[in-house]
Amino acid sequence: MKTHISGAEYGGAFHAEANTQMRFVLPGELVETDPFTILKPSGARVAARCPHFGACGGCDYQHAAYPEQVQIKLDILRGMMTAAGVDELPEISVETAEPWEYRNRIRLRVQVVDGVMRFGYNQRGTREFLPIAVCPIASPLLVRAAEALVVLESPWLASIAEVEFFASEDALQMSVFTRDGRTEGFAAFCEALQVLVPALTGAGVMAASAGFGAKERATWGSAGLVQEVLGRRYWVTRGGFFQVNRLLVPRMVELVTAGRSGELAWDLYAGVGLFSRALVETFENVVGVEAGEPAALDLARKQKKVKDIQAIQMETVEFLRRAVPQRERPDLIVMDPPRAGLGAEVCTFLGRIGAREMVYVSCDPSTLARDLKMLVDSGYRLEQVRLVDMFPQTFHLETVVFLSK
Ligand SMILES: C[S@@+](CC[C@H](N)C(=O)[O-])C[C@H]1O[C@@H](n2cnc3c(N)ncnc32)[C@H](O)[C@@H]1O
Repeated sequence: MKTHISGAEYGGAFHAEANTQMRFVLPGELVETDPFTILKPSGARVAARCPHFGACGGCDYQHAAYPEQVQIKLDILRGMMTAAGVDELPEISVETAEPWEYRNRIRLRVQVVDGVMRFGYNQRGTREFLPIAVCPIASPLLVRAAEALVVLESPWLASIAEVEFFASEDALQMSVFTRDGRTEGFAAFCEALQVLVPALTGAGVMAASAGFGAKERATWGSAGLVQEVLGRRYWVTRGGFFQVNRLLVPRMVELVTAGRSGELAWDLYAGVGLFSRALVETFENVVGVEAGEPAALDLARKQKKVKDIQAIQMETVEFLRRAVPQRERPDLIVMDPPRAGLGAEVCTFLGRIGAREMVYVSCDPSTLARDLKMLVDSGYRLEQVRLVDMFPQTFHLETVVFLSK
């Protein structure tokens, strides 16, 4: 059957005729579905850089030239905002950087294939193991570390189910998830890897079955590393959150904080204080609210020396429930929630607070659109919307929205 491709939707799929969806096609293309053949390719179609593209669950858009990827995301974002009833949408501007080698963190599976130890990801849409040789969206140090790991002659390799590497420009941290909870000999294993990858400064081990945020069973070296952004040094614990696109973080900090000043700023969902640390240079007082460990501890520990940042470990909704009756009214509220977004309760509190300016950093356009509808209905104006392409080659979409009241 022949079908025309008309547009894209959030999640990596594209609209074909008869209400069907297809992957790895592009708007404007004519496609034969069985067997899959592109009859009329889009002018934006390119050869994928990665040999694993398609089979690997990671990337969605390598078959599109980079400007087309950005256009696809713009159309998706605009469509989702309109569908959620967000009216008077300003023009959406775009921030991009080099679209390859940008990730500072990768999590890999480790498995024996045909008698050889390999690292890899999940195959697209399954839990099947896909051995990989390259990952062109990852910082080269991360791939070098994985290559070094699988050639180590160590009984440890048989224990490892997954490994996560997290890098700064010159340091590397490793989290190992084992099949059997093994801990003995971990230090010797890390030292052997450090010989091959001198950037390795610390590592921890936990059982693969342990849930998110589980305590490490053994550790080696330092517990985290320093990420430097615009001359500011942030301490980030191995498992702690840090923005994943190393090439766009400085621009993101500038966008959110530059040119803003006043008496009081709140940085909700503050993480390690990426924005708080910049805001404290131009605001009299800054409150950073962060629920999770270890990010909250990193924020508190490192901010102690910085005047006027008040680090609070609490859920945002709890913080607002206490702040609203006290009639606190910050000049600026920055909020950068996880994918779940703000939710109705937080939006209601923000409506009552009526901050002069708000900056909403979002990694999920569906929850963003839902929240913006509520914020606009409570009297905030949309001043600017920016697509900051933190996740090139994938469908993931980061947006920064500026609001005022
Ligand atoms: C997307 S990250 C942003 C962190 C920081 N703004 C940055 O750019 O590095 C979201 C942060 O919100 C924290 N978090 C998740 N749910 C929260 C909640 N209900 N209240 C406060 N913080 C929360 C997470 O631990 C994480 O550090």
